[in-house]
Amino acid sequence: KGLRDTEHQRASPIPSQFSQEERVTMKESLKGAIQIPTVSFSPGEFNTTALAEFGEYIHKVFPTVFRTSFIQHEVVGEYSHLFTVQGSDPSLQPYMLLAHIDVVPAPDQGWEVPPFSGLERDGFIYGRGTLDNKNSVMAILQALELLLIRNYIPRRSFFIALGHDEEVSGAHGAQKISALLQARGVQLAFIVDEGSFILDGFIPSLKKPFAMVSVSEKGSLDLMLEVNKTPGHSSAPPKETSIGILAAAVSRLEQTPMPNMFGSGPLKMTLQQLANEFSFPANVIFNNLWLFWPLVSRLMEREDITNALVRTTTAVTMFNAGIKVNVIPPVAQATVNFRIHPAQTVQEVLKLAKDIVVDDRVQFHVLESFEPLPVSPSDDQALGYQLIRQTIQSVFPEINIVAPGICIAQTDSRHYTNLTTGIYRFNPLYLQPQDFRGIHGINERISVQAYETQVKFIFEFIQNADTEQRPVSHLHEL
Ligand SMILES: CCCCCCCC/C=C\CCCCCCCC(=O)N[C@@H](Cc1ccc(O)cc1)C(=O)O
Ligand SMILES: [Zn+2]
Ligand SMILES: [Zn+2]
Repeated sequence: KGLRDTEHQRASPIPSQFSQEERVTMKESLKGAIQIPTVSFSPGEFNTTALAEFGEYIHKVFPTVFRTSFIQHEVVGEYSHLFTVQGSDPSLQPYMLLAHIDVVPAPDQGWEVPPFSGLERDGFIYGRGTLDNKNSVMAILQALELLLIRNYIPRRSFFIALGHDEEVSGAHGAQKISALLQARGVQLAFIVDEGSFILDGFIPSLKKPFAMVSVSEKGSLDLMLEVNKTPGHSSAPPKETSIGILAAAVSRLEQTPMPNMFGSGPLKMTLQQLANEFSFPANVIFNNLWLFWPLVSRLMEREDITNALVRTTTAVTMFNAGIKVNVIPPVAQATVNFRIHPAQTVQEVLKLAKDIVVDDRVQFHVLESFEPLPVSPSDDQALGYQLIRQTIQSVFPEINIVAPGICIAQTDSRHYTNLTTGIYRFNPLYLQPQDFRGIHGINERISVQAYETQVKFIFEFIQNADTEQRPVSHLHEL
């Protein structure tokens, strides 16, 4: 299994070893990036001063990237960045590395150190964006900078796209870059983006970490529910106000989970590959899902994260109503964020939601929707997947299992489906449940060692991608 070397393979890869001085520089560069508060607040509302400063910052810390003749740099949508790295062999189809510069807001409360301080404590760099996703922005450019310093010339062309509004949907960054590349007739062999990790401790009976490369991602439906009633004096209230009617409707939605879709989608592949990693009797159960699927599907529902893998989730995220204590509220509005399982569609979820609410006093307004993404190939012929696998095996030799999976959130990669069928979401970092809580939460942090390893991974990955795409098929192995 894996990638077959060819006679044209680079004779000796550049070793992924960095001097003490380089290691200090790379961590200081990440800290500097965290200190620039590139916050996205809402669609179209960003900290533009910080985004502009970030553009200048990457020029300063990665000078070789910007002065290399075979690298073209373009600013797209004012603050996003597109790098075109021209390889020496035009017969090899290019690929693309994605990351995003923007971060979600981070109020100071609850943080051990201020969220935009980039302070180092006990071997960890703290701050908003250390995992989502300035680590990737900086590690990609850092790995390229280090390769260029070592006189590396790629054979396979590649793009680096750094969006500036992923956290508010990517309309001004990723969507524009995608349209630009499409207009240029670019087709990509594959894309690598954020969205999954080496997962440690997410499945209770699985003791060893495993690498999950997400080959699909959930869709979404933002649905606003609205109830209108005639306002009046609160001293003679109607039996139900707009608030009461709406509260009952959203409560029904919360109390009636969408159907469990266990068995459809990439999760089955994930569990089948993990089956032998469980100890007895879980290994027997996971090796015989045809028999035990009702049990496994119920077990998956128990925890929030694994529940998100088996169904479309329902999150009531906003509720606005009422104008004064003694006024019957004229209007009540609630927004529900559904994350759609790959085996369902936006229309199906909308119908299910209406069937659950069954109250014609409640109006439904679709604010935004996105279908789940198609499943990218993860077979022996899938170049992107096999390159990720090969690089994991080299950089993390202790990891036995690399399995395809599903991303429960959404990523900028969803805007690039016109350019490739191979979209892989993987960050080469260990992630434990408590780290997951730091993403969009408090005390987001990355260890210095993990960041160095991420740079090493990308440093090796870029070189591995220079292979003349010859993933080994089963037939050849016979
Ligand atoms: C059997 C295996 C167990 C698997 C356990 C899975 C653990 C979860 C691991 C990783 C997930 C981390 C995902 C990080 C990427 C986050 C990306 C993100 O936050 N995207 C936003 C994008 C967005 C969407 C809609 C909007 O209106 C604005 C932004 C998101 O909210 O999805
Ligand atoms: Zn992100
Ligand atoms: Zn995020």
